[in-house]
Amino acid sequence: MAADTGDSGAPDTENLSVSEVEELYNAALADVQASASLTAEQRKQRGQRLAALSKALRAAKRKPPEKTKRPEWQSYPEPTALPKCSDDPRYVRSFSIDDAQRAKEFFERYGFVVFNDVLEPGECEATVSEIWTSLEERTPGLRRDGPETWSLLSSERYGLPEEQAVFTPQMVANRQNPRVYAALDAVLPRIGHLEDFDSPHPEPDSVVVTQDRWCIYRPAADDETWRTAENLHLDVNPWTYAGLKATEIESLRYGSEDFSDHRFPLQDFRAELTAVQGRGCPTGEHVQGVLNLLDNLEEDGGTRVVPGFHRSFMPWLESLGAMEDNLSQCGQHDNWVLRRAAGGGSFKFSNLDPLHGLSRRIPLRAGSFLLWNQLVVHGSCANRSHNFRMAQFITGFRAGEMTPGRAWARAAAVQRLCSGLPLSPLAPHVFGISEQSCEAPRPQPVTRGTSRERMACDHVLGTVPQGDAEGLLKAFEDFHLHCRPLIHVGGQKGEHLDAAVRERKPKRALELGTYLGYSAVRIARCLPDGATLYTVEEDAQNATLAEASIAHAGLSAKIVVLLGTVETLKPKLLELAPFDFVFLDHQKALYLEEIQRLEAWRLVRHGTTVVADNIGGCNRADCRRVTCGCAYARYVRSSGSYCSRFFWGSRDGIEVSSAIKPEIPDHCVAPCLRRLST
Ligand SMILES: C[S@@+](CC[C@H](N)C(=O)[O-])C[C@H]1O[C@@H](n2cnc3c(N)ncnc32)[C@H](O)[C@@H]1O
Repeated sequence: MAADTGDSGAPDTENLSVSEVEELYNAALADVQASASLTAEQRKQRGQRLAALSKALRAAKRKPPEKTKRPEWQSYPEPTALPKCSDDPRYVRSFSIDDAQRAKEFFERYGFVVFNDVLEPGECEATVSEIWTSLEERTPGLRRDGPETWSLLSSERYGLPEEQAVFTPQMVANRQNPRVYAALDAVLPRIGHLEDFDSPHPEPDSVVVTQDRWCIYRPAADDETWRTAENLHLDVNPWTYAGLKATEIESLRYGSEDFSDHRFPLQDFRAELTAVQGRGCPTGEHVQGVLNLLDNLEEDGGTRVVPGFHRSFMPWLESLGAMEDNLSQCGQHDNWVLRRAAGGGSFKFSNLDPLHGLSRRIPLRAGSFLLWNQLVVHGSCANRSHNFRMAQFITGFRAGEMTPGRAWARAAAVQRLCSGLPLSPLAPHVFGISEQSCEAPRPQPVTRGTSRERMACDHVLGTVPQGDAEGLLKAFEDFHLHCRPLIHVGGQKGEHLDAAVRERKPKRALELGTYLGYSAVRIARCLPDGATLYTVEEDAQNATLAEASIAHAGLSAKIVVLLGTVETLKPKLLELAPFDFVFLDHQKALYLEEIQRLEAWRLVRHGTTVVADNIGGCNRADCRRVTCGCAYARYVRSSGSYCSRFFWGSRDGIEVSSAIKPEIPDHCVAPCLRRLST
């Protein structure tokens, strides 16, 4: 035990454990309690000592728990120096597709391998362009060639899109690329002949590609908030993999009948990776991969792996004990399993785990394909450079792993999701579909940009009972979350929209940007009796889909869909004016011009509540600075014509502003906004 400095001085407890400080404290307490016969000075000294120890004890308890050596650390692999590429040591050794035998040896030893020149430059470029197009479609104001707009992107979700799998033309083409196929085929364990093999895939050893997504890391050299979170994990429930817990992987049906089984296909494409149960194959059953699209050096951020972990997997799992003892992160040193659908899960490592020191970043050239055994711990490092990182994830397994029920349902779902996209001769192997199998009741190819909207409405109208407005809102939200992203206002900001409508109680409301009718239904269900919402949509297809949603919600009597823009509909809108509630949700870049036009035409007057979506500027969860707003936000916040409040959603916010121009009586202004204006 550490020395203390005497009866009256503060003891030195800096290097003592909590229990040692506690012992000193208890002794000092006993001294104080037994000090009745001492002088006043002696009692004072003992009191001071007790107070100092009480403070020291509180401080010791606040210290992070001491690291104890954990049994599982014993099974971690030895630190590994990876062989470098002979002509450029910034990269690890990589292999050509023709060098499959040596690539497989490397893969078996280290648990990962890099194949070079898998995608050609043109294919990388087309994939990058497709990712930008998706981002621009879902992020109003974003331009790939406008660095000043990149702040609109988010670094949440590790740079991944919201949907669980992406079906855009080049991504689908890459999944059927012969060099991608050859790389997966080179490292996956073979199954060989299977009696009674009943499958849409030609052979048990056909390589099935999982339907995955892409990721983008922004150049984060100068802005830490653009960095994605760093992590290490396994994309499998280790106990399920080892057969210690049940898997329901063979019950997956990938929403095979137009989502009528209430499961979305994309959820099941994730579950087929995380709910794998091993067949005792030492090299693992699934291979995960990153198809790299831009040259990616150490500082550009990206994938890291723990070489050799696949060989440590079983001893490591045994040292963890029961799954039930690993269900949550109680202390900051704890690793834990996150359980997912169908008995699957992923295993997360604490940021303090020494395994981080054994992980190695794998820089990759554009067009390279990094593959790792599913049993290899992996994760990502953040970007710290001036370059983007962009990649497509592709993982694979052998068709013979699936029972017929799963295999046929899966192929049907892939066929639907790939409808209208070109199929290569490898499509029967990778997807279980071919041009011939698609010929029968194949859906008409849909024009780009509209398919997800149609799919969303088909799903909503097919699953929600007629007249159930709340159910309809929830179904759109579920589709957005689990199937394809939509650009509706969403539930979180929607609640603020509801509150603004209920507070203003408008007789006549106007919406710019109907889309599929989600916000129109939200607004209309909050309107007082006899009130009407006029909603303006310039896209004819969206307007038609919205009318169907609105009718299905039973709100056609309260909502009028107008096809056009404010400008083309001017005479009609002038007839209807004034509006006491306006929702702007068409194009953020037009908001300022639009509100000033509405003011000039007297469609917006004193007392009109104007709500605008997608406000907040930076579009980042950690940026809630209202001053970060756009020209529109600056106008409503500082022109003096409005009283304005801002509500944060998850990626951006909603602005609720009440017009307070003097010529209209003040009683029209919503009460809470009147308070704000004083
Ligand atoms: C973000 S979405 C609207 C979402 C909808 N308010 C919701 O939350 O459900 C934008 C819609 O505005 C439409 N749009 C774009 N520019 C427009 C304009 N100038 N006038 C009317 N609609 C427009 C688009 O076609 C798209 O359907």
